[in-house]
Amino acid sequence: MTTPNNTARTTPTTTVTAAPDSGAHAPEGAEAIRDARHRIDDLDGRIIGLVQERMAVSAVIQRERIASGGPRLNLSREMEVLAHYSDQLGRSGTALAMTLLELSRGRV
Ligand SMILES: O=C(O)C(=O)C[C@]1(C(=O)O)C=C[C@@H](O)C=C1
Repeated sequence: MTTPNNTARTTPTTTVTAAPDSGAHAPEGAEAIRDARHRIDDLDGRIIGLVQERMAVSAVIQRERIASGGPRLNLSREMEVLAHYSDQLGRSGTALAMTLLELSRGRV
């Protein structure tokens, strides 16, 4: 039987998952990297929560516009959102905003 990557087989029924390799060559470096990765995991969880909140707020706007007889999308507003992100984060910010818009209103 083969052992999956990053796991250590102890008994035939128990598999222990090892911590992901930090890539550091000294224990202090490994500890600093582990701590920083915890912070990143926490930030990523909060970012995901904010993205989900954004999607829900966007859905409210789109529903209201449709209910009042308007179109679901508003391209001039999308241009404002794209400019906001590109002003703050550059070209990759534009890509991030496009992904957020796609998550919020689907593909166009
Ligand atoms: O601001 C709006 O009018 C929205 O509908 C929200 C939103 C967005 O997710 O930012 C979504 C769809 C529109 O095309 C424009 C922007």
